Amino acid sequence: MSGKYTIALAGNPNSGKTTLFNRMTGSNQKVGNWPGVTIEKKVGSYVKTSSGGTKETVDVVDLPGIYSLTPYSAEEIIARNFIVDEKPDLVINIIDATNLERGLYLTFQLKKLGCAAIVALNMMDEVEVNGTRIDFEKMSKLLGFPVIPISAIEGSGISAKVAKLMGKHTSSVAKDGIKKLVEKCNDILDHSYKNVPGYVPGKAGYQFDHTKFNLSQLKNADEIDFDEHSSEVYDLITKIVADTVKQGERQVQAERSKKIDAVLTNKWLGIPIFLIIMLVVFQLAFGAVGSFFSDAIDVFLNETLAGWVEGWFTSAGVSDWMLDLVINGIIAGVGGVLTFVPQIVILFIFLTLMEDTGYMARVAFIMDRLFKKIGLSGKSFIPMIMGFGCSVPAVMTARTLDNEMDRKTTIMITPFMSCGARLPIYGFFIAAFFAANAGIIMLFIYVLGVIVAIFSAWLLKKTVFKGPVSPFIMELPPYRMPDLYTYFKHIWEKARGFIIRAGTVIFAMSIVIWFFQGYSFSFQAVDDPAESIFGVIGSIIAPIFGPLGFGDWRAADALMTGFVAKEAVVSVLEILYPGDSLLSFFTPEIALSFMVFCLLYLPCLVAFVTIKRELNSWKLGIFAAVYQTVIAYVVAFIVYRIALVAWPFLSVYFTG
Ligand SMILES: Nc1nc2c(ncn2[C@@H]2O[C@H](COP(=O)(O)OP(=O)(O)OP(=O)(O)O)[C@@H](O)[C@H]2O)c(=O)[nH]1
Ligand SMILES: [Mg+2]
Repeated sequence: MSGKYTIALAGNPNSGKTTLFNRMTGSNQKVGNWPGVTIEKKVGSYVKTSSGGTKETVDVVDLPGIYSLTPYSAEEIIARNFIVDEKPDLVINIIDATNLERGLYLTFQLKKLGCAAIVALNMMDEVEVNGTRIDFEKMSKLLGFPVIPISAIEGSGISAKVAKLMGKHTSSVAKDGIKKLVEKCNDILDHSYKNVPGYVPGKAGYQFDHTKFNLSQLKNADEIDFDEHSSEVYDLITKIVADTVKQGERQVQAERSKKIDAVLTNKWLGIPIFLIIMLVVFQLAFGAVGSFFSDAIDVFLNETLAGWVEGWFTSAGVSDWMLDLVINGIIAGVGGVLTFVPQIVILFIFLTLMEDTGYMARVAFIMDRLFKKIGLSGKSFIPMIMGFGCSVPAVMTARTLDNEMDRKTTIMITPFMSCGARLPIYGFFIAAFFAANAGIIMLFIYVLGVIVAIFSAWLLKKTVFKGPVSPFIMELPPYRMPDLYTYFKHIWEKARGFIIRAGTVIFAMSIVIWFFQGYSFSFQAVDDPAESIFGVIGSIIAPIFGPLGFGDWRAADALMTGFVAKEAVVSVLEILYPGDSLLSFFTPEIALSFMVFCLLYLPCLVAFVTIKRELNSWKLGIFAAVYQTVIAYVVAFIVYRIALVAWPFLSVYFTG
């Protein structure tokens, strides 16, 4: 951190810290409507003009959510240590104003610690809709901290405008909340905390002047021991809330959420509804809509661009091998991946929506019933769902699980969830074999991943990671309108990341692949690709995959390169099976078997390194990779054998 001052954001999980952080610093950190989204501290900054007129940088640190300074899980320790050890100049204590009682506990601990803090009462838009009134002045006096009402979500132009269009009440008190909050921060930083009651800057860090602790009006605060007699603190909190809050007649969000949940989390309907939603999403992404855009990109790259390059190279007299490299290596390899940007975008439009509205938290809740039976908590489902995006952050999210055995099990099974990089592989085969039934095939692949994950969890909890079942304590947030600004930015970032990878990693790999399939070990150009470097290596490995149907050297090479990056599988397939030659080797049955193997086999290099790091053991990391590959082999074998028998009957319904 390089700024002159440091402000830390501290508060309960799901209270809106990251939303405020993004707003204050213009960052784009992940926001989601469930507790435990942020698992690492993130630093951003803004520039303030000091009272003397000079510009100074203020670092803002977003922290994982905590309920108290007595942390349990790894990510809570990060937050606690930052506040206690790094001693930020100022803490913004964010409280979900619809849930004051719970939030204020941490405020008291910050008080006890002697932090300079501002209390930001967030979600004021929801409070106002309920008709609840809060006396901020009085609360500020009682707490001895400035109290500022905000609505982190309404700060941005787009969200506020759309909310208005939809007839949503725009919070009046919260309108300039963030502006006021930042002004207050700057003010306190400028005046060395003098106007924070109760705070005295001391030589050894924070000191707390109890004489200025206004709560002494209610109770002698010195005597409160926060950890051992927390019930006393709760008594105080109850008093403060009773003194300053006039509850509205209705709990609008809570009532609405309850109505929606009666259907969506229904014991019998919950899982079928989730499956239908996913089927519709997959059909949109991989069916007509997605392929319309994919085809357009494909035509542009492989016809327009390739034609243009060819014309240009020929007239410029560029050598044949160069032309071959650019068209059959780079454009084929990178283009093969880029073609699937529309699928990625469509999938994330929906997945992110489900996360932001609070539906994903419900899915975890529904899954809990099932998970409990196998000895795992529904909380494990959150990392698993994140695995649909990328295994790397998903595996890290397992840190939110307090139970060590649950955490390890979750890390092991999360890679079975189909990540975005594997998506082009399915898209590739669906376009070739299952175009008319894209949705159902994709649902099959994704659900198979979940089933294998659940089966593995059961197996691992019974054998390697034995341990007690920990109760599911994640509370369900109310359904919320997503913050549109971060929502679209998030989807854009996903697409951008995918495109950048295609332009860097996959670009480089396409050149290597092109070389490996066109040249021999003695670096001589070969006419028959089977004699190339790839041909020789692939032929040695290929027989292993014979029982799965794809004992071809090209498929074997594709799988090997997939260890570096999953997207590369498609690049290899595009380069090694030019034109329609795919059809001379693959059949729908083999395609299915190959897709299943790709779904389950060892994750990419970065994911492997992350798994090893999070498990903190080479032995377990390698065990994970071997386990995943063995499972992939067995399941692909079973699927292939069943497909061989069933396909003649099924193909009547599945015509590509
Ligand atoms: N209605 C409303 N929703 C908000 C407001 N601020 C944040 N949210 C929503 O609350 C949810 C949680 O926001 P986050 O910023 O991820 O919360 P967090 O405190 O960072 O959560 P963790 O990282 O899990 O500790 C998201 O769905 C936000 O869109 C607000 O002022 N009003
Ligand atoms: Mg957060």
